[in-house]
Amino acid sequence: MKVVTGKVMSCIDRQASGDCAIPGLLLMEDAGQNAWRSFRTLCREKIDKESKLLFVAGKGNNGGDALVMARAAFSEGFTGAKVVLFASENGESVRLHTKICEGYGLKVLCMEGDKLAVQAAISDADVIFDGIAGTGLKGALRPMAAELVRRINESRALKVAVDIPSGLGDDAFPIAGSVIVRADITLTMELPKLPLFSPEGRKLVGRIVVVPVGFPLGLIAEAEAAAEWFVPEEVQVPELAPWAYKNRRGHLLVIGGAPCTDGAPFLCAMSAASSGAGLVTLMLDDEIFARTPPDRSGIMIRRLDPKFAASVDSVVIGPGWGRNEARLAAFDAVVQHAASGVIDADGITLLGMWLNKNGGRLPGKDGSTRWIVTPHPGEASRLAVSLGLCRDIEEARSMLLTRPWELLPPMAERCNGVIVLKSHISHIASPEGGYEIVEGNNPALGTGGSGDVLAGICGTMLMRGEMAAREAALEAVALHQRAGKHAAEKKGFFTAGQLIEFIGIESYRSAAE
Ligand SMILES: NC(=O)C1=CN([C@@H]2O[C@H](COP(=O)(O)OP(=O)(O)OC[C@H]3O[C@@H](n4cnc5c(N)ncnc54)[C@H](O)[C@@H]3O)[C@@H](O)[C@H]2O)[C@@H](O)CC1
Ligand SMILES: Nc1ncnc2c1ncn2[C@@H]1O[C@H](COP(=O)(O)OP(=O)(O)O)[C@@H](O)[C@H]1O
Ligand SMILES: [K+]
Repeated sequence: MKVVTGKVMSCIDRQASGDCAIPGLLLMEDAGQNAWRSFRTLCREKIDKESKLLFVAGKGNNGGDALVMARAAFSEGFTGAKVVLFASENGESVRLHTKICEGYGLKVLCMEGDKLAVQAAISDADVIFDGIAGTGLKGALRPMAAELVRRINESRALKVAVDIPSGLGDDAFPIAGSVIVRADITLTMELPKLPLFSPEGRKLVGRIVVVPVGFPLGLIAEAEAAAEWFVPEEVQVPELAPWAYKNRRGHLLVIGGAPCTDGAPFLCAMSAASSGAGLVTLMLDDEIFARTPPDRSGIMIRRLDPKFAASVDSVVIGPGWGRNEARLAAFDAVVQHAASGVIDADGITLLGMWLNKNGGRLPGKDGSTRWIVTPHPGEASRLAVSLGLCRDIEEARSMLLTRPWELLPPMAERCNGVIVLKSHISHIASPEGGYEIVEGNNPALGTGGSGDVLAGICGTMLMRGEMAAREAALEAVALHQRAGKHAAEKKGFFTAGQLIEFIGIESYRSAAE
């Protein structure tokens, strides 16, 4: 689904009411009514007519949406519903809808005049609908609004953000330390907004429900996308022909492992085989090679020889590999010989050193990259600093957690590789443009070695048909998340080794369907 910035959404709003002559109040009516209906469908079991619903409205149209919802709830028989106005001086839509709400018989409190009554209503509420500010927010919330949000966050109520949790917005202010509504559910209008999806933002948003508003379809189709958002189930892995023999499923070379960290490349290799690679060779240092038993369930094991990268379809380089000058030389040889590859873990630090030393970029083919780089936020921060994209680790980390869309595209461009920022929500940026976000939010998948498993899947996907590196990364991330869900359903928490079985099931299910 298309994701837009708040600014683009405001522009759609203006075009709808300008060029398309749709009165703003009409759109607001649909937005509020549909948001109430979506909430009712989602929470049918959680609330009844006795529930104490509190609708909090700021001065702008976000407040207007909340007031339409309040009236819809009241009309349906939720007669205990109350409204809290943030200010006594309000915009036009809030003034009008407040009058209408009063006309219907809803109790309306105002923060400016009735602070104690407002506080009591907040503590008493079962559900609080947050319409303090939406896409019209400028900077971080000012002190009065911040105080109201603090009280809402302290309450025991289910918190439902209207459009976007108040306090979260397009503007570049630090999320950490700012006061922002911590929502359980976000009812976002028409198209999801970009700030909902940063790794920090996603923690504050809860379940995302997209509410249809009824904007003209042409406006929505033409709106500039900031990203595409996927739930893992939506992403399809290309089918494999029933007659596909091992040589058609590709030969992957995994290079990694150092004394004490030799588990990582094995996990990666096993994961590659389970996600559908036809042949997997694992390349190890002499020392590890010497003490490794010859048979590892069908994985071929060789001594380190970077030139062998030319004999396979793709490589994964870096899991548990360590980093030093000798590794850098081997890295250079692999990059020169490989047709395509995945750079993970220690390989990412080596990539930063290699790019700085060579001043070049990863080799592409026919103008497209054939490389995927899979950092977690720590590795991505170090890469950003070593590429000179950020002053220091702190700046890089803050950008990656709150505005990764500003940092990952230049990083992808500088490396000439698809960057997968791994997290509870994964972001994928490509040098050819394009930005994808994949839902995660499964703590069971945050298990030691889970990233090594993902690297193996990425390697397999790079060998699958004519897929571009960007598609391969998207499909690998989605498959990893689907397998993680399936594993959690069956086992609860699990190890990376146990996850591999589910990679096999999910991969086979989607490729053979
Ligand atoms: N056509 C329409 O009217 C539609 C409006 N929609 C709603 O309208 C919202 C956008 O409305 P607006 O553009 O009026 O803006 P908002 O209502 O999102 O926010 C503006 C209000 O927040 C206050 N504010 C701004 N920065 C602040 C800060 N730093 N601290 C404290 N208060 C601050 C302003 O005083 C202003 O009253 C969307 O989020 C959405 O909820 C959508 O539902 C779609 C239809
Ligand atoms: N809460 C979570 N929800 C979904 N996926 C997660 C979560 N936490 C971590 N992950 C995934 O687990 C993997 C962890 O990778 P990484 O940090 O490299 O771990 P390791 O170094 O142990 O392999 C990433 O793919 C990440 O997206
Ligand atoms: K809001």
